[in-house]
Amino acid sequence: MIVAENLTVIFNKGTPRAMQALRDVSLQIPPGEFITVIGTNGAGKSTLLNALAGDVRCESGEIRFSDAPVTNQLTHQRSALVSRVFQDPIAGTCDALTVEENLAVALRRGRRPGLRRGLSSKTREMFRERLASVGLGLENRLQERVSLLSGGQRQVICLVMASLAPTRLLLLDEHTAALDPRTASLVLSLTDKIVAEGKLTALMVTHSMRQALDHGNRTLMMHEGRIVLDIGDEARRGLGVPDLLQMFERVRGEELADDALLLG
Ligand SMILES: Nc1ncnc2c1ncn2[C@@H]1O[C@H](COP(=O)(O)OP(=O)(O)OP(=O)(O)O)[C@@H](O)[C@H]1O
Repeated sequence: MIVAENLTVIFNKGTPRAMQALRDVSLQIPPGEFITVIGTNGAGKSTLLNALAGDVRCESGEIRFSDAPVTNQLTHQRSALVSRVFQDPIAGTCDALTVEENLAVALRRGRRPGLRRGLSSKTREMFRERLASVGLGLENRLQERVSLLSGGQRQVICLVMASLAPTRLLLLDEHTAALDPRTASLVLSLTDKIVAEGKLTALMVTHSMRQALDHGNRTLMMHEGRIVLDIGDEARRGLGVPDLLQMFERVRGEELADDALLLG
């Protein structure tokens, strides 16, 4: 179980620009749960993921992975526990390396840096198989620089990279937002497959209510630094976008002005 208890994050604390991005956020994530996270701009979704990954310091609160506190561990110290895919495919891969070199780096995530030997044929074959299962022909481009791939192809590589080494928590931060609809749909299907096959525990931020309901088995809605809705598997069944919108408006006590954004 991954537990976040009473997390508070304040940016620019003690200055006129102080911003409380997380307000006393508590969350329990059982193993194998795939949670979608939705909310208005600036609600604190990325900050929650950053706090879980160790990218931002929590003012107060505690994060535990299977009872082990990690709250004060930096990102690299948590790298064996947490893997991430960001919105920008370029951020997740290294331009100067080939596809297989990027995959090899990901395979070593969380391990001590050591003397690097060349790729074994067994590892290369494993990479080839992983990429072949996606169906984009990327298995034939292992020795090409990753910079030659399209944004969608790179995002597929990022997703495969995030799931190569064992991970306790996969964080997906609007990882399809920069892709065209067809590629976004392919990357989302691949996400479902990777999460299901690896029985991964995952948190996926999206701006689309439709996506939030169609993927995973639990949906969180955030607003102004708080989790305002937490909808489990049972309650989500049969729930449509208008229902979700209504629930959100009810907890907010006002109509959602920017619903167009959330309906996408
Ligand atoms: N590094 C930072 N320094 C200062 N303020 C920040 C920083 N990161 C985030 N914030 C602020 O914290 C609040 C929450 O931001 P966050 O990125 O978590 O929201 P979000 O829900 O992911 O929004 P969006 O959907 O627009 O990406 C926002 O007001 C944002 O401007």
